[in-house]
Parts: sequence; structure tokens; C-alpha cells
Amino acid sequence: MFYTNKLINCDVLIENGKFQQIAENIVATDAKIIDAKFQLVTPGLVDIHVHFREPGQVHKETIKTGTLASAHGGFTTVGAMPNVTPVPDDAEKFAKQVALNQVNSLIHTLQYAPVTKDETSDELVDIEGLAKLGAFAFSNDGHGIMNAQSMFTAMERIAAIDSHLAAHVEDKNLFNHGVINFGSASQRLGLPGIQQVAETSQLARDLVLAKETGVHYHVCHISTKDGVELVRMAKDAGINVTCEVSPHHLLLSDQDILTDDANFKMNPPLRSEVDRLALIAGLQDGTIDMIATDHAPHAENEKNQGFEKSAFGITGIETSFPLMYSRLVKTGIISLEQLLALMTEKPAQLFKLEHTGVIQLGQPADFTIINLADEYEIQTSDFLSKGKNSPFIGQQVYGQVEQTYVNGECVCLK
Ligand SMILES: NC(=O)N[C@@H](CC(=O)O)C(=O)O
Ligand SMILES: [Zn+2]
Ligand SMILES: [Zn+2]
Repeated sequence: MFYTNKLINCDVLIENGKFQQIAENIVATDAKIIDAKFQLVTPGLVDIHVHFREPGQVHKETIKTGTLASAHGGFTTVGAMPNVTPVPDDAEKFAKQVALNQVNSLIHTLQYAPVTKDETSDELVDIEGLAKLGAFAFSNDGHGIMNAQSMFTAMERIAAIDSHLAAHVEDKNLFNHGVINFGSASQRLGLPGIQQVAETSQLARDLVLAKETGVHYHVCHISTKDGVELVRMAKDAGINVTCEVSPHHLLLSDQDILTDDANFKMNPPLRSEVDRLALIAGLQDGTIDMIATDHAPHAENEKNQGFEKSAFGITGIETSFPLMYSRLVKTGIISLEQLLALMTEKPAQLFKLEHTGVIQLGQPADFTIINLADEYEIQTSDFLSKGKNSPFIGQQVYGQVEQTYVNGECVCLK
């Protein structure tokens, strides 16, 4: 089964790393045959939000292990967040980061530039200059942009060059040193809670600024019911806003946190069941535009210290498709076509990534072969990422990625 906007049965001919022909029963002498008769062939998956940790924290992940894990998860294009050390916030550091990505990536790694120096100051980076050096979009992910003037000017300048601003919406003054969602679970476990308004108040501010500037404003890892409602209203009002949701926010709530286990600790935190259901509804009605993993690997000893002391973030790139397929498609919540669009062409289109997330004749053969038939268990030992922490370990899923190809070359074989 082959996916190009719709699912069809056909042959595909690849020559010199490019798609040459798509038709029933192609005859090509001397061609190497990859038999995917009982499998799904999809454009390589696209994840607009990942964290590799190079340079600076290569004990958590390197570009090599991160892109290998991505290929293992079926992804051929990822957007790498700039919260590495040093933050690539000037021309020299940014050019170095791009060169490092190029040398070490097995797949296409697109690089975000930060919006402000060090991701925390109020001083803007050279937005136009970093875009020329290859920044495909701008984000201070990991930190909310607290200064409205910085955000407003950044939006104006990013709009002027037709680029994209991806926002980690979080007002740090409302964050309350929280480690878990504020609510019954934080009370039950006696842990400091993160208020939902930390997300929604900054999101509301940003939507007003986005309306004024016309920038493409993208909401990272949306997690609250009110956040989805704000985005829905903004879209209805014609504001140029898109948003992503992560598999963990779609599948888990704070009620799933039974013990002080930091495999469930990430930012934003797992919210209430009411929020989770609103995220599902937002996915179904198109308010949410794409699925992004927020793959945030950490070392074992940074995650085994309970909620108060462990790092925020979980590994996610190797379990995204199987979880989404098993829990959303096989249960009838969305169709397989919808899921594939959310993980391929929609992120590519909205971030204006050419020849990405689609199968186009004459264009690079980036594709993934997936086994939809057999069930398997998610196991830490199968992860190629250095990050091993996931709340989904031990779950039974379908949709194992068998092979991933970039420019017609196999970059990952199960
Ligand atoms: N999501 C997380 O919990 N952590 C991310 C930062 C981020 O996405 O905000 C990280 O870089 O570790
Ligand atoms: Zn973030
Ligand atoms: Zn992130």
C-alpha cells in the first residue's frame, strides 16, 4: 500500500536517488526489487520539533544518534531546536551548527535559530542574517519569550522574510517552579504544580501580536483545552497560526502518573483528561495541524531521580508512528490518511519545505516502509537514541518501521 495523498497499490521506480515512475506493474530490467507488498510505503515522516544535544551535551544525544533514531522511527526530515550549548545565536555559531548537522546527519536535519540571544535575553538575534545561513525557522523552545516588545519586533522581522516563529508558550512568572500539572495529581503526589495559565496567558498575548504582524506563528507542543480553543478562535479570525501536539499529550494525562516516576515528566506537563480529550478533538477538527514528538533525550541518571530532581523531557522519535497508528488509527479516532498527512505533508507545507513529505516524480526518494500487520512490544533495548526514558515502555503496538530511505539510500533497516 502506497501513500501519495491517498492510499493506492502500485509500483514505484527509483533512479539516481529520485522517484522516476509511479504506476501499476512497472517493468524495469536490472532494477533491485524491494518487496513491500504487504506493507505501507509512505513519504518519509517529518517531525518539526526534536532536540539533539550536540554540541554541549553529547552524553544525552549526538546528531548521529539522534538522526539514526529518527530514521529508526521512520523520519527523513526533522527540525532541530537550538537549545544546545552554545546556543547558535550569531553567524559564526550558527554556521558551525549547520556544518555539524551536515557532517553527522543520516537524514535531513533542518536547524532552528533562536529568536533572542542565548534563548533567554531580550536582545534579538540577527534574524535576517541567520535565515540567509539556513535557519528554516526561529524558536526559543525551552523558554517562553517574556518580553512582549522583543516578541513583537521578532514577529515583524520574521514576517518580513516570510519565515516562521515556533513558540514554546510559557510565562515563567506563572510556572511556580512546578514539575507536574497543577491539579488533582499534583495534590495527590504532593508536588509543585504548573498552572495551565502559564501556557494560555502567553499564547493569548502572542495571538494578538501575531494578528498585528501577520507572521506565521506556530505553537509548540500545545497541551491545554483552553490553548486549543484559543488557536481555534484565532484561526476563525484569520490569524496565521498553526500548532503541533505531541504523542504523549494525546495519549496520557496526569491521571496516568501513579508514582514519582520521571518517565512522565516533561514540559509542558501531562495535563488533565479533559485537556487530553480536547487535544484529540482539536486533531480531529483540524485545529491542530501536525504531530511533533518534542524528542527530548536525557541520560538515565538525569531521569531516575523522581519528579522534583529529574530533567524535563522524554525520548519520542522511535515510538511516535506506532503509538499514533495503534492508538488513534486502529481505534477509529482518525484515519490512516489523516495520520500520514499530520506526519508528512502538513508540517512540510506549513513550514514551506520543498519536496518534503510528499512523493513527487523527479524529486528525492525519501520514503519509509512500515509493517502495519504485526504487533510488537516497545522495549528500551530497541531504542537507537541515547535517551531511553519513555512512559510507553512495555506497551504493545502495531506499525513497526521496517526500512527508511533518504535520497534513495537505505539509512535504517529494522
Ligand atoms: N520538552 C521538554 O520537556 N524538554 C525540552 C525543552 C522543551 O521542549 O521545552 C528539552 O530540551 O529537554
Ligand atoms: Zn518547549
Ligand atoms: Zn522542545
